[in-house]
Amino acid sequence: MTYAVKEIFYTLQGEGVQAGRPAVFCRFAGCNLWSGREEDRGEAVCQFCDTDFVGTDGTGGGKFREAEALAAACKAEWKGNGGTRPFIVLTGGEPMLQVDDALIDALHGVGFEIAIETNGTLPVPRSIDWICVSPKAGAPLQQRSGDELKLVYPQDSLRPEDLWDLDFAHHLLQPMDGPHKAENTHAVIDYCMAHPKWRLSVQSHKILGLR
Ligand SMILES: C[S@@+](CC[C@H](N)C(=O)[O-])C[C@H]1O[C@@H](n2cnc3c(N)ncnc32)[C@H](O)[C@@H]1O
Ligand SMILES: Nc1nc2[nH]cc(C(=O)O)c2c(=O)[nH]1
Ligand code: SF4
Ligand SMILES: [Mg+2]
Repeated sequence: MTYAVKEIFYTLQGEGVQAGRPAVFCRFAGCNLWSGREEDRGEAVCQFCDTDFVGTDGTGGGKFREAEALAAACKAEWKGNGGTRPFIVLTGGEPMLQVDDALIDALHGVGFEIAIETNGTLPVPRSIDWICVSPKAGAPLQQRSGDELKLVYPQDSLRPEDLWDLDFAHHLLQPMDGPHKAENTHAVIDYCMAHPKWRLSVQSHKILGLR
């Protein structure tokens, strides 16, 4: 298996229940819900993506032929000096197009606690320590359990009420970034206050100027 990685970087997790936690991010290239090309956005299943995941040209990006080589490159980005377990977030693009048991074992082997950000269209091995699923309208949901359900809001034809039967420990609504971010944020605040099973997820890295 060759892994195509857009970028690897060290920052704080900006979103969700683990917001504020130092983490290495490994962003895989490619997604099954959008090509990543602007000219295709209007035809894509997922049209609101805020991320460049095309190619392997970002900082620390590249093609890695061995799981151990990718795990070592990720570990080299961890700047914490003891006291807690190194933490990595696998994202993309859609990481489950590429993450396999060999990579999970290699990342555990260099000491990482592993989190994933996934659109939930592919099953996620439970050997991953923290599973965050962010479902997309029009994309059949396979991964229906995990640690964190993070719905970007609002999405036509995918309401929070439609997700009540899923098995997640935490339920978050994340305002859709784009031209209507301010009104989407107010809509999330109103929804959470009326339905307190749900919590607001702010994309804090964007406010703080972090990656
Ligand atoms: C870029 S995606 C990569 C992981 C995976 N493909 C997914 O969609 O979960 C990382 C996170 O950013 C969220 N996201 C993407 N575009 C967004 C936007 N315009 N506003 C708010 N969140 C967004 C996704 O829903 C997901 O939770
Ligand atoms: N700081 C920071 N936190 C994040 N949480 C999820 C992200 C993602 O793009 O998957 C992300 C990201 O790109 N940066
Ligand atoms: S599924 Fe995730 S990576 Fe793919 S286009 Fe949507 S938000 Fe972006
Ligand atoms: Mg992001």
